[in-house]
Amino acid sequence: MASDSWAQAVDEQEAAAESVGLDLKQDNFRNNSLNDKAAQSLLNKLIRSNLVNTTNQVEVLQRDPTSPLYSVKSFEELRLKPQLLQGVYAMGFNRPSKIQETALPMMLAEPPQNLIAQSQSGTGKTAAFVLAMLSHVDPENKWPQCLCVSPTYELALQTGKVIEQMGKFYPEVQLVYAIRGNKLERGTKLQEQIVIGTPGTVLDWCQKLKFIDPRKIKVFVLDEADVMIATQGHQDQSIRIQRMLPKTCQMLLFSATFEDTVWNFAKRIVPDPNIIKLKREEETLDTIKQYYVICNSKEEKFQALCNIYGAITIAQAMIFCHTRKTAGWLAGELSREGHQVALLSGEMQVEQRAAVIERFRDGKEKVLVTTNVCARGIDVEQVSVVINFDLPVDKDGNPDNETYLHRIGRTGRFGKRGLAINMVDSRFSMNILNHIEEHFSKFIKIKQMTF
Ligand SMILES: Nc1ncnc2c1ncn2[C@@H]1O[C@H](COP(=O)(O)OP(=O)(O)OP(=O)(O)O)[C@@H](O)[C@H]1O
Repeated sequence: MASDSWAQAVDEQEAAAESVGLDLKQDNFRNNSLNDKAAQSLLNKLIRSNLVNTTNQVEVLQRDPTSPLYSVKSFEELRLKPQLLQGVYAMGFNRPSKIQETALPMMLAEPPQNLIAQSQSGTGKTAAFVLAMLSHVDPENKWPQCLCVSPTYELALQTGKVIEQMGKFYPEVQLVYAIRGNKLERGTKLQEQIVIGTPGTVLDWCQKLKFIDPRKIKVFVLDEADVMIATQGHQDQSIRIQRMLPKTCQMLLFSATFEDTVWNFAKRIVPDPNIIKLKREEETLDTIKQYYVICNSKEEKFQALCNIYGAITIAQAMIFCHTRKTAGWLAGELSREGHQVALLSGEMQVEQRAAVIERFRDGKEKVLVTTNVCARGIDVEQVSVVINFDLPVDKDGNPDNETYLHRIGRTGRFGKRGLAINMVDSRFSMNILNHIEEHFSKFIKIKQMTF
């Protein structure tokens, strides 16, 4: 793009932001409840503005040095195999993002180097480590060489799809899913070079069932690495897998968030790592606008949701609840009001969960009511609104800043604009919101309301 059209694109962008009227919007949210008509029309405008000028937005951000999508390099300069370059372009990627541009040379260096990398949600981490895995495979060798572990079934499936798409022009490289439900015959020796799965099944396949020879693994990826090492069960399994791998195996840890203690632990388990770390104030994306609304009860929150339902379904929305019970109740109530919503929570059968995500991805349902099971990694481009029906708290009731970031990161994918609405219904949730606000300092733009 010539520099004139550049400047024009920036201007257009600013004008679009202004036309949405952020200051005005904040006041509306502060002073009125969500059934206010002005708030609703504002929401409409914001959501519509999400859906236009996306290409411009990405191009602009990819040339702004302060943006996580910024890059000076092209994919050609990243020394990718021609088949992979073809795959990348077929997916419509024009330029790498900052994390892709920075991490790929480290991941592709010889001898292999370990990496712990943090980059904001939706900035292309998955594509980065998928390209690294595909690049390292020796297609002549018909055994697993790369192991990628994800915290949930849905995420493993989604990452697998990215591997399939990127490797479309590299058919010699095959992939297998180590997930619940994929039952292989005893004695199977896998021929696929890449294994993607959840930690329990991957561990079984390496240890008990011996479908994989872990000593032949060259690349080990932990996606959503912080949750993989912070959650007790996942941590045990991941570490047991890691112990079976050869010392020379490259370890790649990726996430949008790394709490300090987790970061220190990661550095202890990964020998001599390269590190890409964000400053706290860089963790949130400015493209996601965040608000809160005050309601007095669960029922009022529900009413508020009904009031904005028309607006949020212009594109797609994800609504997060703290428990499966609330998610079930909310989905039921919304359906009773005649709204078509999807429900996904942890107790559902994995196949059923996969089908729900698939329908949502295809736009068959516009609203997904869910729990933290969907907070991380799920990539549905059209999600322009995230609603925290309940604010995220950990098992002790403390603010869960990391989950907050992952939840709101389901919108604003790769340069798109997004909207996050937090529902506050008590002093307790107001406190949680304030803590989250403090934790990320400047990023939540609303002021505390008198309660
Ligand atoms: N270089 C690129 N150009 C254009 N689109 C891209 C590029 N890289 C990734 N994308 C797209 O951006 C979206 C987000 O990418 P991805 O899922 O890899 O992000 P992520 O950083 O792994 O997110 P999360 O933190 O939520 O796991 C995807 O739809 C992906 O196809």
